[in-house]
Amino acid sequence: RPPAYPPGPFALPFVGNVMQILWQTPKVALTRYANTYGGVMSFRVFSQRSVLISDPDLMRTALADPAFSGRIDLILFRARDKIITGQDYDPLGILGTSGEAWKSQRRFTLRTLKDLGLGRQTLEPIMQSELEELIDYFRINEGRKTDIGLTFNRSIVNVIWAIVIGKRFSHSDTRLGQLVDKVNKMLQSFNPFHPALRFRWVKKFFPNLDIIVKTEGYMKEFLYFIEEEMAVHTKETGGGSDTGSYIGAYQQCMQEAATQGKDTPLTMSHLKANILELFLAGSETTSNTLLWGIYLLASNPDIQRKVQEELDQVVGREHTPTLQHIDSLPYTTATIYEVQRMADLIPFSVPHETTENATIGDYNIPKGTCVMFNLSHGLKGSKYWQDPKQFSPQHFLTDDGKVVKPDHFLPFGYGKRVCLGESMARLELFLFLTTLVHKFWWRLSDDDPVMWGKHVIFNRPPDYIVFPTCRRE
Ligand code: HEM
Repeated sequence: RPPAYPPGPFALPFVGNVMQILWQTPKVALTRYANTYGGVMSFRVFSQRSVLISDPDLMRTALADPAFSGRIDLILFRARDKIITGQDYDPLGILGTSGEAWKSQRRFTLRTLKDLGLGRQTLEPIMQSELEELIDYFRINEGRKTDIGLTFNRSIVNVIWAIVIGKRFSHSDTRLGQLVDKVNKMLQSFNPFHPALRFRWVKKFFPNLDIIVKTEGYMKEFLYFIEEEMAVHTKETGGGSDTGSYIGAYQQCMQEAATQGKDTPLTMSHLKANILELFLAGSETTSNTLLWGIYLLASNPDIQRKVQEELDQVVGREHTPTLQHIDSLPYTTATIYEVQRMADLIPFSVPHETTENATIGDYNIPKGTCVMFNLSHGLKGSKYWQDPKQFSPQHFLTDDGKVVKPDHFLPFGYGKRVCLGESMARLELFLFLTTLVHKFWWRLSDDDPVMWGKHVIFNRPPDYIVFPTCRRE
């Protein structure tokens, strides 16, 4: 142990604490570690030093510190990069890179999403088109048992597609179904705690391991899909670059740099990796939060009714919610925050790595340590909420009905690597949830059991069946 290193359990030679973590599931094991060893503790995954930060103040301090902004080497991303470039080590994209490569792709993507108007004006009509199809679908299913498992994925994947390539698929287009299926399968098989997706030597010794073959297979299929669609896009735009899409803006900057003979960090390989990551990071997260939202509101009819009353009063029964209403609906806003708190979607965020020797509180954290952030602790800890297990929008309301967002509520992370799609996701959650609750009454089926599954990185909602009923104007 290095001096002033955080406390932690005894680690076995070679494997470290990995058996405990995989045996109990990462969520159970890490929650137990945090409860036993406190706000900053350490453990080992094989030979890799790992630290878990649970104290929300220390979490914010570390997340704001550039020394904590690296990413651990995720084998899955390296496999993808090799498929794209044919090279063994050339890290691509945003989610799995550190240092300059990460900074340049993140900066470009953030700026472009902003320039494309993904504040509000451009995103709103894209979302409204998706909502029209969704509303038609639920109207057709009015009063019937409906499994909405992958319904939201289609809309959310389509929103990302519209931003990336500047057009949308109709919900009946089989290519949209294929895209949803590929993103879904890829994420289902992704487990950053599994040694096969963490350490290169596992693949060397066991190249045919099911998890490796499946994950890489899904990754390949998804990349081919992106390449094919990019080729169609280039043909349709005549090889020139349109500025109405992420691909267009990226290619335009590449062309400008080439014309001016300037070096640029923007390359076709990074572009492909970035697109894949926008889907990977942006679709299941938002779709699953919507699924949680409908589940929690259908399970809590009093809260659903209160949201509808506020919407009827502010928006009017004959109108549809728009992003203009976002600041005038405190109860609804508090309900959406509460959905995110209860969902606790990515309990331990995405693992970081220290890029230099660092300190947190009284502890030293050496360079190259994997650092995990216990977002779940701030969302569910009994120290921070009156009744953490209870779904209650009051958690985010003052006595006089104003919205409050406590510092320990960090569903999107915080600081240098805070979720790149946070503002987009917030607008999506607002518009989709308000419109769906304004237009329909949601009731859980009494005859079909709610089925909870076991999940590794995402806290998915249970499988459930609902009855949507139209609310007449
Ligand atoms: C409810 C929806 C969402 C939640 C809860 C969520 C949450 C998160 C979290 C916790 C992280 C990790 C932060 C860290 O490493 O410290 C993250 C990263 C990221 N998210 Fe999101 N996210 C959501 C939606 C989106 C959307 C819509 C997009 C884009 C289309 C997106 C793109 C990304 C990217 C690219 C990263 C990696 C950032 C980096 O490594 O610098 N996310 N997100």
